[in-house]
Amino acid sequence: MRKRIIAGNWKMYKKMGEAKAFIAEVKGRLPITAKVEMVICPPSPYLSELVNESEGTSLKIGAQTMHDVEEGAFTGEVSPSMLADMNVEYVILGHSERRQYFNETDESVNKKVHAAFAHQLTPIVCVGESLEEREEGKTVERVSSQVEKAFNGISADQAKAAIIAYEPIWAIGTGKTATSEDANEVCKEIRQEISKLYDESTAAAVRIQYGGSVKPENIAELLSMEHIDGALVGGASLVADSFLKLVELAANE
Ligand SMILES: O=C(CO)COP(=O)(O)O
Repeated sequence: MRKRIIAGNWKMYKKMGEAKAFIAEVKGRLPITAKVEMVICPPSPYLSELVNESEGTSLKIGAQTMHDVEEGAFTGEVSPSMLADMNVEYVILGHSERRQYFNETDESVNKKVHAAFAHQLTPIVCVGESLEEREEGKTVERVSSQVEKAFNGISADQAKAAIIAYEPIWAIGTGKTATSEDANEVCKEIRQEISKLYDESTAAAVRIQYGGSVKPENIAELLSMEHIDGALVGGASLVADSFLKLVELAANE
């Protein structure tokens, strides 16, 4: 049985006070369960503070992106060793917004996956097709190729510890969710790709999240699907009550 993982991607939202208030509000109300990992990925200026604020709770903190090298003249960037130094445990890599607005490519994502493992960070590797690709029937081809490139040179043991987030671009922030059957079908193809790249036991271990307009009203149905092990949540993770509802439902379903 794969452990579920609900991760909130706060994107570029909240001020420090609001971020701290969120942690204070969920602290003590998180379900006590070994069934679900709970992660919040705040904007990078709040990482260190939120790691401290959530200490002693089951809530883990992740970053939304990082550079792939230790240090250097890369103005504005955050390095993997800085994240590790702050006791950040997860990092989202290759989110479609990073690919679209910040020129991330399958190759740069691959370098970052290597860097994450080199610093004991758990990567949440995002893949997903555009509406155009879906309409042209290219979803599986696109997503499988993103997975293959992201995992290039990654060992089976590392792949087992990785998390893949399937986020169809057309479902992000639009209120349109893929049907749970469609989402499950693509997650199944992703698992098959991992099996092709590695073996069945690696494919059985890797955790796959669905992302795109996930909310308390649709999470149970998504999580009831065989190949969906959790969710990467944007908007609905910004409100403490709704994040709590999501993790409770994941713990109870
Ligand atoms: O991009 C997402 C999470 O990474 C999804 O965002 P929404 O849940 O707001 O659609």
